[in-house]
Amino acid sequence: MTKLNTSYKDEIFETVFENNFHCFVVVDQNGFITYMNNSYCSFLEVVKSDVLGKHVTDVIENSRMHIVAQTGKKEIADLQYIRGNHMIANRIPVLSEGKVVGAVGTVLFRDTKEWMKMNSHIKDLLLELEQYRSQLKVQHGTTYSLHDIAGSSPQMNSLKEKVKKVSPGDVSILLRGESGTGKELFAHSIHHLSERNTKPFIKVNCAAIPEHLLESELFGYKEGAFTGAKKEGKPGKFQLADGGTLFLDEIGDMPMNAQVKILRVLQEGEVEAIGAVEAQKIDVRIVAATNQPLEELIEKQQFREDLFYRINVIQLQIPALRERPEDIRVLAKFILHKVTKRTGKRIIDFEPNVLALFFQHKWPGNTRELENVIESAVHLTNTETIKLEDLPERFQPDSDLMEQKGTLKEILENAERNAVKNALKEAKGDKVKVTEMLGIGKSSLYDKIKKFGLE
Ligand SMILES: Nc1ncnc2c1ncn2[C@@H]1O[C@H](COP(=O)(O)OP(=O)(O)OP(=O)(O)O)[C@@H](O)[C@H]1O
Repeated sequence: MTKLNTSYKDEIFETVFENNFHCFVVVDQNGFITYMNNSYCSFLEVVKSDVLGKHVTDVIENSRMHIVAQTGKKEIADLQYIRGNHMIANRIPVLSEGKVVGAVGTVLFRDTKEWMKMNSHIKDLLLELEQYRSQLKVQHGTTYSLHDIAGSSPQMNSLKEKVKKVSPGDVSILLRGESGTGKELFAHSIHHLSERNTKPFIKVNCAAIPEHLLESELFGYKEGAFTGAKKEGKPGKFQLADGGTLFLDEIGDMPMNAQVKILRVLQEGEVEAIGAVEAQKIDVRIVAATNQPLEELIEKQQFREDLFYRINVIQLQIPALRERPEDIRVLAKFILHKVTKRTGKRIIDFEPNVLALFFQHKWPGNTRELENVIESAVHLTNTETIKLEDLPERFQPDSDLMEQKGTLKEILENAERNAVKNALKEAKGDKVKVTEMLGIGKSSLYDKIKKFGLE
């Protein structure tokens, strides 16, 4: 340890201990006061010579100094109620030759008014920051940045590191991962971290635009380009994203003829609106996302290989939730906090058996499914913790199953039948969803539906 090497030692200690802003107290290992500065004495309205040698609990209300002097465990920023005020107390053990010989205590704010002033100042600043953030989001079309992506599993950490590396610069990025893994969140974050973050972020959902509208949506049109067109014309998504990022979501679902046109724009760096006389120079960075096996689509000639190479310069794979169980607890709490903040309902935690069930579940719908489960539980619960019975039906233990009699084969078949039946009911007959929920293939699902006579 560095020793204080100066001839003004006493003056320095005097300045540190006797300043007007801090209250100091020192106790020995049995909790008897050996020092108290003037500031603390005048706050407590005691005379220094009277308190020296007294037990700290006889002088300071709710003191824990004697405990810290015993345990040797420091207590930082503890709220202590003294003389009608909430104070912020720090209690630090003093060690000599490895043994606890006493403790030093400080009180930072001598009354709540000072503290409230500071607190409200910080609150004001945070509010202002929040307003600037949301303004920025509205202006540039992105809602999320990397700090909105919860998860600290090794996979997520290394993914976030990669994102930080590749986001600056203009390289095209392909985000891959199952539905609900957070691809859009990553696309937003990439834009946020890029030099284009003051320019627009424009999303195109390639699966949602009808084929006959794709061209006008992507490239826009000039006035009077076709009947039914807006008089003043309309800019396309490429023009809107000029200087910024164009996020091509669900790119695997893009029709072939649109793929050709997009490729041309990317190669030539110019777009031609419908009815335009001249092409317009365009500078966009492409971030694309898909949960489709693009390589297989290329083999089946449903996706263009040249477009694949164009968008697949850097590929980021977002792992499914079941591959990173370490993230489930963090995500569940993060989502609970988000939902309660939005709904204003006070729910603090999950019962341990709920979290245990979350760990067992396969999460075919990934974080989106977890979000839905928590959102519905928040609405259903009327206590401060989420319990098993607040979860959707598919999470409920099957009490019938417990009481069933018969051979093992019969019991298992019955359980299988119920699982398929319940999933079909919950997915309102959407078989693709059911295959995701149950983690089985399409043909296996059809076999089971037939076998159990479920349709
Ligand atoms: N790591 C995460 N932290 C916090 N929220 C997350 C995370 N991952 C996903 N989410 C949330 O889950 C939902 C689904 O995420 P997102 O829409 O980005 O998934 P996606 O992979 O793009 O899905 P799809 O392929 O179906 O479009 C969103 O509401 C998002 O906020």
